[in-house]
Amino acid sequence: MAYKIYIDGQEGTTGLKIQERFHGRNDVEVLKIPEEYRKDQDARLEMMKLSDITFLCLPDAASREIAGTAEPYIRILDTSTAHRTNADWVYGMPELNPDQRARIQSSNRVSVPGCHATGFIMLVKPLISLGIADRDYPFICHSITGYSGGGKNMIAQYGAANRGEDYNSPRQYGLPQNHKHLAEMRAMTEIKEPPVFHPIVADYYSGMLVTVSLHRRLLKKKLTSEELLREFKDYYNDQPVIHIMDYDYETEDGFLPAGKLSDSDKLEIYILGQEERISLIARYDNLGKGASGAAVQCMNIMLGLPEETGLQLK
Ligand SMILES: NC(=O)C1=CN([C@@H]2O[C@H](COP(=O)(O)OP(=O)(O)OC[C@H]3O[C@@H](n4cnc5c(N)ncnc54)[C@H](OP(=O)(O)O)[C@@H]3O)[C@@H](O)[C@H]2O)C=CC1
Ligand SMILES: CC(=O)N[C@@H](CCC(=O)OP(=O)(O)O)C(=O)O
Repeated sequence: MAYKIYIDGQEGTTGLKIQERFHGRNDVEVLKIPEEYRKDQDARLEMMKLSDITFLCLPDAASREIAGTAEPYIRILDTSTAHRTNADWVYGMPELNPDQRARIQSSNRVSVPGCHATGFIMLVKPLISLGIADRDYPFICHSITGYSGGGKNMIAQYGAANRGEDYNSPRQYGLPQNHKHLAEMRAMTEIKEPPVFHPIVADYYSGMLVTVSLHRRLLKKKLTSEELLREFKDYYNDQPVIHIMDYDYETEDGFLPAGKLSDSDKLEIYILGQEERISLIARYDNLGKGASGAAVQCMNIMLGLPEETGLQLK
């Protein structure tokens, strides 16, 4: 018998990408709400009751509203920012801690990590857990993303025939240091202060590069980039979605394109730089490990299935 899945926000960017990952799977049946009831609270709650898992692919306020009304037995995976640092919800990053998979599997309320936050946490958590950096290390992070990260509205803005010139070049935002992912970045890594964070959106559809800058002399354990690479390989050794990469400057031509993993669900980590100044870099798809791929990975765990089922990991 197939698991019944309801996607609230099924016509949105993240909702559609979740459905794509179910193509060819006969263990999953997607429940469809009639178009005219797509925003009807009672009809949506009925669909949630019929489901084994409900995905919320909604703006934050709509997620809060429906999750606040749903009965506790309904199993919810929320892709929005609304519940990520809420103690009643489990953070949907299986790689976060040794017991995180078990917590995800047994919970009825799982919050999928933010796209920028995913890369930052994947890069910084090992530094803190392994005692390589102190919790008060002054982290700086910049993150470049494709415009699908901004959902339907931003996709329409970038696709508009009469769009302004500003859209032609990368645009930095979050300038007052108030980005909505800062809270989860701090909470999940247990660092004292959130990073100075520079998100940048650019004129390509999807894919991300998240970079954390390190000064070796400020680390507690003064490891070189080669030593850090070995530590990261050990740390993420058993993780099917995380790949710690060797980088060849000659074959790669010295570049790291942000869109290379578009349509993939894996996350690559690079550790580059020189003796003193080191870059930790995560590359993935904002719609893959940054949203829909991560959501499906969590769903698999909640249902007791192999976590990579239906994911694109090549
Ligand atoms: N895009 C990305 O890369 C990522 C997105 N997220 C998060 O995932 C969530 C969904 O984002 P995304 O898919 O990009 O957004 P979209 O704007 O593409 O889609 C949101 C969907 O929700 C629907 N919706 C809005 N309000 C309601 C409501 N009250 N009741 C029912 N449906 C409603 C919209 O309907 P309509 O079609 O009528 O507008 C739309 O289909 C957001 O919280 C976002 O921040 C997280 C990580 C990455
Ligand atoms: C390009 C762009 O605008 N991206 C969004 C991130 C989308 C996302 O991850 O939002 P959630 O917190 O809901 O997961 C932003 O930075 O606000």
